[in-house]
Amino acid sequence: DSGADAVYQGLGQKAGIASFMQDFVSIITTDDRISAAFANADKERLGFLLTEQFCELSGGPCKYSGKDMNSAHEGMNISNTQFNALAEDLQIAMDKHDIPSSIQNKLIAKLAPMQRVVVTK
Ligand code: HEM
Repeated sequence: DSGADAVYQGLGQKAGIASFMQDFVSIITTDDRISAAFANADKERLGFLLTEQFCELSGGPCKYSGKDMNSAHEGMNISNTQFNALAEDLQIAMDKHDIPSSIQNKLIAKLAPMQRVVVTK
């Protein structure tokens, strides 16, 4: 499938995304490299918003309702090292859900432009 929603389909549609996001949120909130940033985070809300965001980003029929990436992360002083740790955790969560690497790579490529917005340190 090379349609506009190929990545969305490869991620298992909204239910598949919601499922690996649950693991992703558990992983990032317990990863010593970045967990401190999430000490006061509302994990349920974060998982909900990430699901919407990734559904839309992957070509699915969703509309992200959260803050833009600049407002969501301003003042957090996020480094490239932290960004890369989070991206690695995302891959761990997707591996756990048997998402094919070709799909994972396409998703990661869609996130790449966010690095210069999220990283402010
Ligand atoms: C591609 C990379 C990233 C994406 C797509 C992303 C996405 C998001 C989204 C959708 C939200 C919710 C925004 C809202 O509240 O309306 C959020 C919040 C947040 N993000 Fe990120 N983020 C990324 C990188 C990072 C990194 C590297 C860190 C720190 C290590 C981080 C820390 C946080 C924190 C602490 C919150 C607030 C959570 C809360 O207060 O409940 N993010 N992010």
